[in-house]
Amino acid sequence: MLLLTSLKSLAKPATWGVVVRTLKVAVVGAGGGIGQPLSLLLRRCPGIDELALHDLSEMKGIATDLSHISQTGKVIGFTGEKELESAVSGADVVVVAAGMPRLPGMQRDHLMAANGNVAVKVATAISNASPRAHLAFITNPVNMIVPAAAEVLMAHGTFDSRRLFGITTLDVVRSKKFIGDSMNISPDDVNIPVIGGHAGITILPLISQCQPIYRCDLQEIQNLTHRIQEAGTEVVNAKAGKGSATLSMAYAGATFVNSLLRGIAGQDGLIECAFVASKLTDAPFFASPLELGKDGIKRYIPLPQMSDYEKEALEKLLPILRQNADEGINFAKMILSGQSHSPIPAALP
Ligand SMILES: NC(=O)c1ccc[n+]([C@@H]2O[C@H](COP(=O)([O-])OP(=O)(O)OC[C@H]3O[C@@H](n4cnc5c(N)ncnc54)[C@H](O)[C@@H]3O)[C@@H](O)[C@H]2O)c1
Ligand SMILES: O=C(O)C[C@H](O)C(=O)O
Repeated sequence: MLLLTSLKSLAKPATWGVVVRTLKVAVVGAGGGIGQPLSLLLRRCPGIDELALHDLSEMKGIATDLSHISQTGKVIGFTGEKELESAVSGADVVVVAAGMPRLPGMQRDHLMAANGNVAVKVATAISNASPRAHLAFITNPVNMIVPAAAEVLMAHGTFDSRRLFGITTLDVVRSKKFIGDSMNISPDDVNIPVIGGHAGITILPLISQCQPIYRCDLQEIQNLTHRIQEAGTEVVNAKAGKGSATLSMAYAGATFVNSLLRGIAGQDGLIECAFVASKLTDAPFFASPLELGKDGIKRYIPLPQMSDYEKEALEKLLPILRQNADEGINFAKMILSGQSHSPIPAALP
């Protein structure tokens, strides 16, 4: 019953009510395909007193543009590695959309060599300038980036498992949309937990837990699960070499950050799925529904009773998540020990 009540508020779309505390949010990678629309949506988020926009590319123009929107709070641009610590300094939330997107034919794992350094640099900057910030990564591969960041935070003595997230909200957003359309109801009225990770078969929508109940046969469940797992690839292929999901990700990212901010501001009953350090399974990092509060994760919602199909799928994905975590941690250890990591081959896939 408690789980059902919790799931009802799962990944509801961002509703912009009153948040009392003033907060600083930093977006790293704010000049990119996700970063720009995400920053725009965050301008509608009440309670943000300061929006710090950081990118390797010049941010002055984008920051000035967004600062003219008739909302309270200031928008400040920060450019280049040297300004990263100033950008995140004193931030309540740092959301990271920096790094390369996939090209057709690539798996998300292929991005680690190119994007792993983003995890290391941001986690180092947070440790130095804003150790109490809530840190949320959009950057792929999420399944490796989050463990890598955790390792760096641990090395600096600043790791707090309640405050580190991989954003998997897009998997929930997609599940709500595909199921809503299939049931001929509003996607907003669909509530479904998506657990596991954020790549291929590690994405596991628990269709058996969908509210309202989704009645269909096993074949349909398999097809729908596969569509949700491969939705990112559907966008990558449709964009044909021009990147991956940006606008739907900005929507999902703003939804997650809005819930995080509401939790920090003291609102109760906020449930979002995210990829976090977890003891729910034997994978050290795992996505599941979480109750958010003043210090980030307030409560891990226990996994529900699953269908046989979902139990089998969970058993298959856990070894992948364990391996991904090891790879992320080893990447961070290598960088921390001063060894260089071989760069991504230019011609991937
Ligand atoms: N979690 C998810 O569900 C999800 C969904 C979509 C995309 N993504 C991932 O998000 C990332 C960004 O995608 P995009 O389409 O916005 O890419 P993009 O290339 O359009 O933008 C990336 C931005 O990051 C900046 N950047 C790169 N390295 C940086 C650094 N060290 N510091 C600051 N800024 C840096 C770039 O200058 C660029 O502006 C990719 O890794 C993509 O795979 C994740
Ligand atoms: O598919 C990608 O590479 C981007 C993102 O992870 C997504 O799910 O859309």
